[in-house]
Amino acid sequence: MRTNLELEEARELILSRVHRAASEEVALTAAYGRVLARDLYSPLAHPPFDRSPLDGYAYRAEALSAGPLRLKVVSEIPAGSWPERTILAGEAAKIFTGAPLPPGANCVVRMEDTVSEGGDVVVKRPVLPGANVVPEGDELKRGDFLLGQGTRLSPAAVGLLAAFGLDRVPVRRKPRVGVFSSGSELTEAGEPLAPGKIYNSNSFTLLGLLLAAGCEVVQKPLVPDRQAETLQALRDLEDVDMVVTTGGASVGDYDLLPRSLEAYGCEILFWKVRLKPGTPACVGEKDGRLYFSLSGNPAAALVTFELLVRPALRLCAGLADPLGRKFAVRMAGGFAKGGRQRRFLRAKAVMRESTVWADPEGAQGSGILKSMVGRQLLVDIPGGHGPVEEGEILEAYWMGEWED
Ligand SMILES: Nc1nc2c(c(=O)[nH]1)N[C@H]1C(S)=C(S)[C@@H](COP(=O)(O)OP(=O)(O)OC[C@H]3O[C@@H](n4cnc5c(N)ncnc54)[C@H](O)[C@@H]3O)O[C@H]1N2
Ligand code: MOO
Repeated sequence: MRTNLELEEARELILSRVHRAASEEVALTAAYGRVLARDLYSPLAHPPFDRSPLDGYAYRAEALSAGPLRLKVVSEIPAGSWPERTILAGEAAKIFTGAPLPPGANCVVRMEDTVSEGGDVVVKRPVLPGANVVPEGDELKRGDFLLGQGTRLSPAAVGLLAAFGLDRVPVRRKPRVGVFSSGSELTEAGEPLAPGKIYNSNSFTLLGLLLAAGCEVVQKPLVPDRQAETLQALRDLEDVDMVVTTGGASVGDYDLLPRSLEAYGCEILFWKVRLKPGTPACVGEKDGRLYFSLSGNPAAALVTFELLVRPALRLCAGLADPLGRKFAVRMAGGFAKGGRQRRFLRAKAVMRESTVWADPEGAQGSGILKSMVGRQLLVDIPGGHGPVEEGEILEAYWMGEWED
């Protein structure tokens, strides 16, 4: 079994085994946050006709006229109507924002620069030919590239698809992820706490992370530290793309996940990664499904979710770019315990002096969840780095989903 991998090696192995979710068609209203499954091209020109961006008068300008112009108003064109009447020299159409330009007209003067006099309009400040006309296809011509596969559909992207008349969209199926927490010490919130027990938090953290990442989650009840129940929980999760568990990942007699995954028939891709917190993470594969056994320590589970599980989810979801964004940060505080092991410090992103500062305030123990709350960064401290000084520049990952 491969063990003690570098994070980058571990990720490469994981990503080489991920299957992209199949595609399906959904209605636009169900498309928010979903990932496009294929490239889309514009089925029409937008706008579909030359239109006025102003309320005013459309007329035919030959060249810029020096003084005021008197024109005869021969028609009125509200938005949504279709003008048939050609505008000849010396004529104008009263036109409204969003309305099609009438044939013959080549410019629009805004209402404020005109005076209406009986059936005429006096244009106080004449405009050049072409002024205030949004040409047909100004945004996109028919057949132009609209959006690429792998795009997460933001509200603006869904609006764009609607603007092109697309009412159904090809998207990837949401990754379906099975989750359970393992540990005989665990009790669910709301139940009385017996001696030696603690409340389960990991299932809730994971559920939130997975939902926010656009997954469908199949949550199983707590599993005690017994192999029979662990195997049963794995068998109950065969209709998913991936399984994420926490607890029982380490070397103790009651740490049953790696050996249960093996007994279940998984190929173990690796066990243990050279990072802290979350060293004992184990990843297996069976029948195209990936199994992530993460440490039970709440902060360790969250950190390894970000570093190992999220890239796999992103690839499965069909996103163009699975790996996290790493960038330079300046440390707003020090960290005394720089050790032999590579470590990820959770830190708060603070914008100061046009720079992202990373504030690692709060205890960094792998069992401490409080210092993950309101934190956006995982600062990468290389193995053997020694104590981190305030003001030092290091690299960090942004936690959570990101879109370019
Ligand atoms: N002899 C060694 N002991 C340990 C090693 C080692 O290398 N040699 N590694 C340590 C490291 S590092 C970690 S991390 C932990 C990971 O252990 P497990 O993945 O087996 O996790 P558990 O022992 O099940 O739990 C650890 C800790 O977290 C609490 N926990 C578990 N599940 C939950 C949950 N769902 N919600 C809240 N808290 C949870 C659990 O009660 C433990 O306190 O192993 C070290 N040991
Ligand atoms: O790898 Mo563990 O999460 O540090 O204690």
